[in-house]
Amino acid sequence: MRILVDENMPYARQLFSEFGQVEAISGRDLTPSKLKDVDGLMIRSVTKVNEALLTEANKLSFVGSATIGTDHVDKSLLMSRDISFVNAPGCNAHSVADYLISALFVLAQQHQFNLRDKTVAIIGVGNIGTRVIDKCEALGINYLLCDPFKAPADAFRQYVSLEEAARADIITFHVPLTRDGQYPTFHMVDEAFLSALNPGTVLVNASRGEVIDNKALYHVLSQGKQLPTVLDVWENEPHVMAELLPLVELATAHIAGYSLEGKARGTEMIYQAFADHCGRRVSQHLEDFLPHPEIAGFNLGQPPTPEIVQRLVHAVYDVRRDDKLFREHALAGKGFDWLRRFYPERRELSSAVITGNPSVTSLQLAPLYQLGFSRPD
Ligand SMILES: NC(=O)c1ccc[n+]([C@@H]2O[C@H](COP(=O)([O-])OP(=O)(O)OC[C@H]3O[C@@H](n4cnc5c(N)ncnc54)[C@H](O)[C@@H]3O)[C@@H](O)[C@H]2O)c1
Ligand SMILES: O=C(O)[C@H](O)[C@H](O)COP(=O)(O)O
Repeated sequence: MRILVDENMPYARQLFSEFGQVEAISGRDLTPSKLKDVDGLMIRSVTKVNEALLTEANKLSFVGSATIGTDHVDKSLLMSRDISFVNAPGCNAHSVADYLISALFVLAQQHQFNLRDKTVAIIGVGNIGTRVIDKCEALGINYLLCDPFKAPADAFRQYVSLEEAARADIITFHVPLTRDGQYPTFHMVDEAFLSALNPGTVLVNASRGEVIDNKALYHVLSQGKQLPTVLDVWENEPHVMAELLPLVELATAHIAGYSLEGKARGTEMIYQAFADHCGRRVSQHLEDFLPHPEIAGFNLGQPPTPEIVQRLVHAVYDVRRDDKLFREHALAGKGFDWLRRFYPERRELSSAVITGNPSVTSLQLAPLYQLGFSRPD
């Protein structure tokens, strides 16, 4: 059996070798001829799976994408050709929610506001949005939910319209990229949306670049409207709109989901699906591969104050590291893709175990666990 795996997929060679011959490829540069006589193709979001790519795919029976998003894959085409498709729902949801919290702490510091006085509108309440809810609750931040697909069937939560959500202090997008239907997300943030926002509204996009019309954003920001903006995703990646970069407060190379756990979980999920597809039992597990984190945990000598919580989060992941690298490298040559290919190891909050000395009660530590840190065994 011949299997192609994206070179940016941790542990893929070890896992997929048990099924046959594995070749690592650059997902962005995959050409149709590479797919001749290939049985399984394991990709990430940079590989567009369409008619053109599959012209020489004479044996392909399985495509696995180690990602949450699936907008890069023509699923009906795969179905029509009897090629199984599997992605990795939720694999890096914790990572994206960690990214958001790390970014909000930075903005709160820069703009001298208290997150507890702010309301966050969560647009898209799926795997990531739900984890963002947990983190907001852990930090005592108010939130509004906007998800027209979830709202009708969810008796436990209240939802607002996008117009109401737009009046929140902070708006964070966790939607898939869609172009059809009643609530498409392509350019859901356009010039009209941006113009209607209160000055000072914080915008965060860690979903897909095309959710925000980047030209409209540039236009509104360059006219001087204050909208502190965090962009992890960009229209036309890897080609970032250069003029927009200086106007954005935090800028990163589509790495919100790039914790080692998030990427490796994606690989493991499609490995398991491929084993199923082949009628085999899995013999390897992610926990056998993940290294011990550099920061294994913290022992608190006092109850966690907001400042301590922020320091703990930034000790595990500080988005300013990635923002700095982005500004130095993203616009040059293959900079955007290299920042992703050679992404420095980053762990999820869950990799750090929090304990306290006897003066710290478990009740005082509970919000840290809800935020994503781990409890001792
Ligand atoms: N930046 C990154 O590294 C990164 C990592 C993972 C995922 N993502 C992106 O984030 C998206 C969301 O991930 P998820 O795991 O939460 O997906 P999910 O499918 O679990 O949830 C998405 C939610 O968005 C809702 N939604 C769809 N259209 C909407 C609209 N017009 N308005 C409001 N809500 C809408 C859906 O009903 C669903 O509940 C993915 O599709 C992917 O594109 C980005
Ligand atoms: O949808 C996702 O899971 C992420 O956006 C995706 O994983 C980003 O990383 P890439 O697949 O582009 O390497």
